Amino acid sequence: MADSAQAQKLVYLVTGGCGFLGEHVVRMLLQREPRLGELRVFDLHLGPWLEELKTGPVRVTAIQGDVTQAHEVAAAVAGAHVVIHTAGLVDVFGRASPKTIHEVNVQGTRNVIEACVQTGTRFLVYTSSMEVVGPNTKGHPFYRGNEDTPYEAVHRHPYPCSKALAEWLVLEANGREVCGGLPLVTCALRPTGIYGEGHQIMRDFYRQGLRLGGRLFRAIPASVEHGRVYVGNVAWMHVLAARELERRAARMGGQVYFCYDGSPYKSYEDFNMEFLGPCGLRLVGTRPLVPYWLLVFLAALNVLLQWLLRPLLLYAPLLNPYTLAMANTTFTVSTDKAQRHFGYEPLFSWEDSRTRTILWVQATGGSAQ
Ligand SMILES: NC(=O)c1ccc[n+]([C@@H]2O[C@H](COP(=O)([O-])OP(=O)(O)OC[C@H]3O[C@@H](n4cnc5c(N)ncnc54)[C@H](O)[C@@H]3O)[C@@H](O)[C@H]2O)c1
Ligand SMILES: CC(C)[C@@H](O)CC[C@@H](C)[C@H]1CC[C@H]2[C@@H]3[C@H](O)C=C4C[C@@H](O)CC[C@]4(C)[C@H]3CC[C@]12C
Repeated sequence: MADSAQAQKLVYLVTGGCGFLGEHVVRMLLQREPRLGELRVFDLHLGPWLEELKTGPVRVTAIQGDVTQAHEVAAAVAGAHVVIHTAGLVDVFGRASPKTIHEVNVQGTRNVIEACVQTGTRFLVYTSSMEVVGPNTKGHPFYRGNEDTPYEAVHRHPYPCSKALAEWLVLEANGREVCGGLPLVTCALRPTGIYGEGHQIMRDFYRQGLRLGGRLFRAIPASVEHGRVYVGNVAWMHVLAARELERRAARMGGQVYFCYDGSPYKSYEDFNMEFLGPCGLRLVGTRPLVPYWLLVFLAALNVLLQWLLRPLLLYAPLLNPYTLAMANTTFTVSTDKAQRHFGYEPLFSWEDSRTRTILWVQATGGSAQ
């Protein structure tokens, strides 16, 4: 990709390009990547909105495919200069089996890496997650930590285990020779809890509040801080990392970067109320209204019910032992590594991120969209 931006038009591939984050990455590339000649959007489920993108100057190629199928991935990667790999099964609610989570998140990532090596694609940005680090199974807080903060990353849940292994595979692949004899350059970005337009969990909380007469009931102490990051800034970090990966290969190759911006540190529930409050909801209680032991019991009961009902229907509530532990464990990051390594600065201020998210929640009105 060494030619000048004006001379060479590049081919980008975004896996998971129709997902919550993926769609923002796709749109951000079209808006802010001048070298883009073709944008390939690879996803198991293609969104109808892709059609509107095909009228612009950049060739947008929608590819319906499965990252667990190596041949489909290889066909999509062939000829691409850059791959942004966001596709993944984001499941902490027991909807998918551990096997399926592993197949998608780990084997799917292996397939992307091998496709890059076999077809000669040299630049790979992987969407990892904060959960590669924590919270760990011991509930140790991670308070304003960075990429170098010592922390005992111990996981049992299939999702964080899969993200940790996939990230390791990506970083381990850095420097491998690809077809054509040049080295593969990889990096991994670790978003904390992403919020913004298209965040389905936020929409679920909004709908839950509407069903409860405009109220949500505090279940988590306000003192438990959760790092959150706006989806537009996460998308921008992906675009910038992909752009700078060639020029700064020696520094960025094999590195991990937390995704961060100016979003405030708050409890998960209080942070959500930054958006749900202006949409008419009220968080009842300055302290948890339910004793923790009862939440633990209800979370365990949900696991039992999910298991009993599975032959009949998928029962996958928000509350389970893993989500309760996550919600109850402080995990916040404070870092500038992405700024130091490739000049990242958030594109959207907190105020702008908040306004955009509020407008989206209001527009969905709790609808299924
Ligand atoms: N949402 C968050 O808070 C968050 C935080 C940190 C990291 N992440 C990571 O960001 C990435 C995107 O997450 P998201 O929140 O946008 O989830 P999402 O479910 O909205 O998007 C994932 C996309 O991947 C696609 N996909 C799933 N399985 C596939 C397969 N087998 N083949 C091809 N495509 C497949 C889905 O169809 C979907 O469009 C994931 O890798 C996730 O681990 C998300
Ligand atoms: C029912 C209550 C206890 C309620 O407060 C539960 C909230 C719970 C659903 C969320 C609390 C923390 C969230 C996770 C966190 O934001 C980071 C994540 C990493 C990302 O890779 C995927 C999403 C998630 C696991 C996110 C999921 C929802 C929470 C567990």
